[in-house]
Amino acid sequence: MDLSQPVDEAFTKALPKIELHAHLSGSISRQCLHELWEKKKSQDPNFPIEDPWVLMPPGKVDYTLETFFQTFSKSIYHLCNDLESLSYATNSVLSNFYEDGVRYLELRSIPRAFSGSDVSKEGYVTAVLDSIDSFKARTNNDMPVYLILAIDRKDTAAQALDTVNLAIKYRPRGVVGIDICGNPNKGDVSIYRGAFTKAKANGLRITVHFAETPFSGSPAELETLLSYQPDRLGHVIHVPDDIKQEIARRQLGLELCLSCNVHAKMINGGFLDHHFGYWRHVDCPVILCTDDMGFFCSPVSNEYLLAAHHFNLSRADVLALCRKSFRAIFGGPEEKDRLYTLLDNFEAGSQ
Ligand SMILES: CNc1ncnc2c1ncn2[C@@H]1O[C@H](COP(=O)(O)O)[C@@H](O)[C@H]1O
Repeated sequence: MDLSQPVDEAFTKALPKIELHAHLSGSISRQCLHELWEKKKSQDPNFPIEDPWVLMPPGKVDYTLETFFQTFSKSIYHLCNDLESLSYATNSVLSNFYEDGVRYLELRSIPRAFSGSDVSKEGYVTAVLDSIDSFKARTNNDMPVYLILAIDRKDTAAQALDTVNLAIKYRPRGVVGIDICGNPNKGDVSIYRGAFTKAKANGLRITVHFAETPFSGSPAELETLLSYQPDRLGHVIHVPDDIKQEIARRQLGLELCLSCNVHAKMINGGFLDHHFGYWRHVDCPVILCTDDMGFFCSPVSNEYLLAAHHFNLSRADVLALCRKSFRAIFGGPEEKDRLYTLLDNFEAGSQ
């Protein structure tokens, strides 16, 4: 590879990348969902859920936020509702990131009890951690994986506290942080102060979905979220100027999801209008992320390709972007050193 060549698919695929904003259930490929459906249908011909190909046909990426959230409740959560399908899906998601050249992953998920079974939220979390452990063992820990537990904006304050307690309990197994996600047109994040205070006090890191829609971009919500002392922010779309300045002052890590924001029409316009164009010039680590690869079908390598293509980035620009993104991981200094070495070696081999 030659650094003076334009950025192409081979380059972004081989680039040792990180992914910090991937929702487990939204990252399950359609093929994998279809396989889960076939299995359930063969076990029970009366299984009432339709083939996921219907709601998620090949090539469809234009989900509005409304159809996006409905797809979880109508389909995905019915297909991934027992421990066997959860571990099958988790393994498939991890393999897809690994094959795309991701070399450090923080996966996030809302702990979910399986209705009609005795699997609790804790059982869900330990099953995901077990799948991560077996994956890491199989791949010689070539892609370290950590878990972020997410509070759903539908949750009560008590449920959010339960999630934080689970995260604290499973920190020794690789839970590194807490997120708030879910439908950004609903909910009141100010009820989670106790949960976030406890998370911080117990050494968990914080990332929050931030200003995804005008509703969740109200000054009151943004000030509340910033008062929880987050380390990183996801999406960062509808942000007034004074808050942009505060984000820059704190040098917060920004998880930006180009394909998701463009395809789901969360921004006005196309890739060129994406706020990556603004934030890339600010001294905050920017991390290009997939959000929900099962919906938007763009692996991390393609997000780098899109950024390079639309914002005219050279290979050196992409390397610099990637290097700066490592500052924002929740893993410790040894993980950062490992990533810097991987990138140095990649760069040396590219010259
Ligand atoms: C547009 N981007 C987004 N904004 C807000 N929340 C999102 C999201 N993408 C995914 N989720 C949240 O993550 C859950 C799926 O993964 P888990 O079941 O947790 O693994 C969704 O139900 C939604 O609440």
